[in-house]
Amino acid sequence: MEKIEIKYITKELSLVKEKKEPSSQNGSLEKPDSFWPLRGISLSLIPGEAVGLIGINGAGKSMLMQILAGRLKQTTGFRTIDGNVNYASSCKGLDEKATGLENIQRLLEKRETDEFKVSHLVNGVTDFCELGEWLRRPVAEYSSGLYARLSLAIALFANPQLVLIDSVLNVLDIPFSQRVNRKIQALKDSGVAFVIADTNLVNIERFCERTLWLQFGHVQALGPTADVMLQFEYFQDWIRKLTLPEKNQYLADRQAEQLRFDVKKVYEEFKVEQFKNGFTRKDEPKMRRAFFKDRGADPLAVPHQQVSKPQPKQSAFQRKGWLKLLLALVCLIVIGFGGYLIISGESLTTLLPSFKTTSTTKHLTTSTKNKKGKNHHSSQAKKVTSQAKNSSSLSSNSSQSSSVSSASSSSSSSSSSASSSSIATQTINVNSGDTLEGLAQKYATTVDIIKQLNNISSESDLKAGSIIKVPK
Ligand SMILES: Nc1ncnc2c1ncn2[C@@H]1O[C@H](COP(=O)(O)OP(=O)(O)OP(=O)(O)O)[C@@H](O)[C@H]1O
Repeated sequence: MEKIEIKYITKELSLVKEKKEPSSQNGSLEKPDSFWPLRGISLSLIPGEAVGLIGINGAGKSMLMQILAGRLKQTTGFRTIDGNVNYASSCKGLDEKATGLENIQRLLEKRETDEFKVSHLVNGVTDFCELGEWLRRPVAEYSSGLYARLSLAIALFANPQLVLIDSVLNVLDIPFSQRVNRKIQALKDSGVAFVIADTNLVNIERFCERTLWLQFGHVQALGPTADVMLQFEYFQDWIRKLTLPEKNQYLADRQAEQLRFDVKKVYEEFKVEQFKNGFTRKDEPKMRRAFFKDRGADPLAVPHQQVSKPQPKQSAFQRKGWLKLLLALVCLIVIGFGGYLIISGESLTTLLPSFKTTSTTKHLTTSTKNKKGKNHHSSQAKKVTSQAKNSSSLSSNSSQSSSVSSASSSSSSSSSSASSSSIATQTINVNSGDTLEGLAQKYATTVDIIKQLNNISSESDLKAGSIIKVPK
């Protein structure tokens, strides 16, 4: 969607110096040498919308229109309008030395490059304005009504995106007004936007969805036309009832405000908006230049200048958070698994079938030596840890040894006995109620080793009163 927007518009004008102006040397206050007919105007329109511009004489309507048209440069602020802006007035904008027809041709050639389309538009304008032979006369000879007809006809036909109608409608005769009204409505329906300034409020009420009431160069009200009109009528009633001295005092006070206006206030508003959109103090020289010097398109309205809002810095914890979480998870699994083995008293040898006998037997011997006076559970836990540590080196000795656990399940009996025969043993009496599991725990060994040492295959072979071998 094409943009139609002005923001923070001000205009400063130099005052003509009076001849007998009191100097600051004789004690009187120095007078400002400029005044501000416009003081911070912002307005945006959507396609097909019409906005009315109202205000008492000298409020700044015409000046604002000329800034919108790009005919006058604002002192501060931005004008962002992407398409054609056509300006219609009853006294400005046409070349007065040229004829009506020459004005039509020149202005349409600026808008359209195709010759055929230009001649088509020229015919449209000449038919619409019905100026007859006046079209061959210099515009300088036109009445304000004839001037308004020509200016308005060109503005409505020259491919506009925005049409500015500056106090034109109130000077037209009724038959021409009716044709103009129909044309304006048709253009609005096709998406053309309008700003209409007029002293006849009926003309504004007819077309404008919103109205801006300009009062001594600032926005007194901007909103739905009916609401703003009501406020404006109250004001007009109020001022009509003032006595002449009261009225003069009121006008003098308002004009004094225009003389002593501080443009920095408008700049501060602009800065607040910039900061809200991610600019920082570092950008201030750029902001100042855009606002006071360049005065082109609003920096925030230009898509490629969209400001990337500063991202909050990620802390080192946030950056490495996922890694820490993963490590914590791995630790928890290891601890939990170890804990489970300790509690269940299960040997890692049953879980790691590739453990080799040589290393395991060495370990078992050491364990057995240390078993006296020690808690069996802690002994088992040490075994598990130690076996886990040795698991990788154990696997490399596979040619010389076989796994204790696999010996019980898959290896030949000769290799099993060879393994178990290398364990230092002692003999014990089996008591009533003894189980393989219980004996394995008591002598810090495994059920499988006891089975191998005694050549038994199940619990039922363990008879009370019999003598069996267990590791020392
Ligand atoms: N060329 C100029 N030099 C000095 N002051 C100017 C000039 N043009 C306009 N002004 C002043 O700027 C202010 C705004 O004028 P502007 O013509 O925009 O008012 P307006 O609202 O269109 O008034 P009106 O309804 O009488 O046409 C007025 O105070 C006017 O005196």
